[in-house]
Amino acid sequence: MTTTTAEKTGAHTAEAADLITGARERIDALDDRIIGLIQERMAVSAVIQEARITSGGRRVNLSREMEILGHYRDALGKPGTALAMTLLELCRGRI
Ligand SMILES: O=C(O)C(=O)C[C@]1(C(=O)O)C=C[C@@H](O)C=C1
Repeated sequence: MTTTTAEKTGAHTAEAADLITGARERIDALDDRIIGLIQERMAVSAVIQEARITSGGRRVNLSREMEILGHYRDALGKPGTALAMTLLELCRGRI
């Protein structure tokens, strides 16, 4: 059975289906870039954590995490805080 473009997009006109298909391609490309940036952030964060642990310190630096949470909250509101918490978990693991 074949799925029509209209069914895939939920649009009720061909024009809307075309617009949605094009915009979804842009979203997929943006998501690929976001994932790449997150992976880059994880690598940089790992360098910092290793340096701190090797020097005798702890993996986690809570005052810095508060700064980051505030940065995301100021830019994106409450969901920004949740996003920053997820990013921090990806970068330093669960605490
Ligand atoms: O900035 C640091 O000191 C880091 O270790 C990086 C980072 C982060 O990923 O942003 C990770 C763990 C720390 O608890 C705080 C922040």
